Amino acid sequence: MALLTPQDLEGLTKQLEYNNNTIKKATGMDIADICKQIYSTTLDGEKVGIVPITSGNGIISNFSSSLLTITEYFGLDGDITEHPDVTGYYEAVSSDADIILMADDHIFIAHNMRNGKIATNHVCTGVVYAEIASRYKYADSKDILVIGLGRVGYAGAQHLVKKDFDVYAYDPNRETLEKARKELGIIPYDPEEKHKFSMVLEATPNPNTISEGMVAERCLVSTPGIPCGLPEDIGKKNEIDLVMEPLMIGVASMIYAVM
Ligand SMILES: NC(=O)C1=CN([C@@H]2O[C@H](COP(=O)(O)OP(=O)(O)OC[C@H]3O[C@@H](n4cnc5c(N)ncnc54)[C@H](O)[C@@H]3O)[C@@H](O)[C@H]2O)C=CC1
Ligand SMILES: NCCC[C@@H](N)C(=O)NCCCC[C@H](N)C(=O)O
Repeated sequence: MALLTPQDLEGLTKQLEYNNNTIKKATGMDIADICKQIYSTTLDGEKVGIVPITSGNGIISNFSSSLLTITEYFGLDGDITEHPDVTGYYEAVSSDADIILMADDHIFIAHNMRNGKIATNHVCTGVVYAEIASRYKYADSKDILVIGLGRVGYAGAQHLVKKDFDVYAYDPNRETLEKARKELGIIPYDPEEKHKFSMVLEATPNPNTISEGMVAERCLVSTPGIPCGLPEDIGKKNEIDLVMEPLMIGVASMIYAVM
């Protein structure tokens, strides 16, 4: 799995503000409203313990501080533990954290110590970016395209199927595509088709995954994928609203998911 780099996390608050404005313009709602709608939950200044984890590739220098920025942006009482790993977890629980945030190289979780709920970043990211795409005010139909059916894209496609959208999906991994067709009932999309979409969810670790034949004149591209899958020239040529940032929207979704 592709890991975040410190460079990905630079200027996070600016990225969040910019994306929140785009989301408000494109859907009429902000990130907090969208998360409340998805999970029917609200926040109330909860205490969040952020535990750095040294396993695998180890600590990403600005990952925990980025999580702190996010918790504060949503009015929560965030705190990074002095120690990492088990000692840090013990510290967070002993200081009465309501929610614990911690990530190794494979799974990033939010765990609510009060109600026992637990959520993963990849599922919550897929769900929230899918929800954003699905609320596009200028959508021309209920057709929506999902590019990439991995851990994030599969969760997003599943959420869209549950919301009764006509979910088309593409993934070069034939097995992955067939599994999603069988389990979710998605419609396999052929990139050679001339079927243009006004709502696109892109969740791949590759650039230039979105081609001109996929996007309608006016389109919302909602993509957690790093790097961005939308080529610059297509973004300029069409009237495309682009929602893309490396961490914050997914973390907001995790927190609302465990309330
Ligand atoms: N912005 C955020 O908050 C978050 C971003 N991510 C990023 O989202 C991306 C996806 O993450 P995962 O689902 O965990 O990865 P994954 O590796 O589980 O899935 C990626 C999928 O994309 C497919 N793919 C690759 N090239 C493609 C193409 N050209 N067209 C269509 N499908 C293609 C692969 O076959 C694979 O099934 C990664 O870049 C990851 O870093 C992940 C979590 C949160
Ligand atoms: N957008 C969220 C996606 C996260 C995931 N692609 C990742 O980089 N995970 C590694 C996080 C490692 C954190 C590290 N253990 C620390 O605690 O600093």
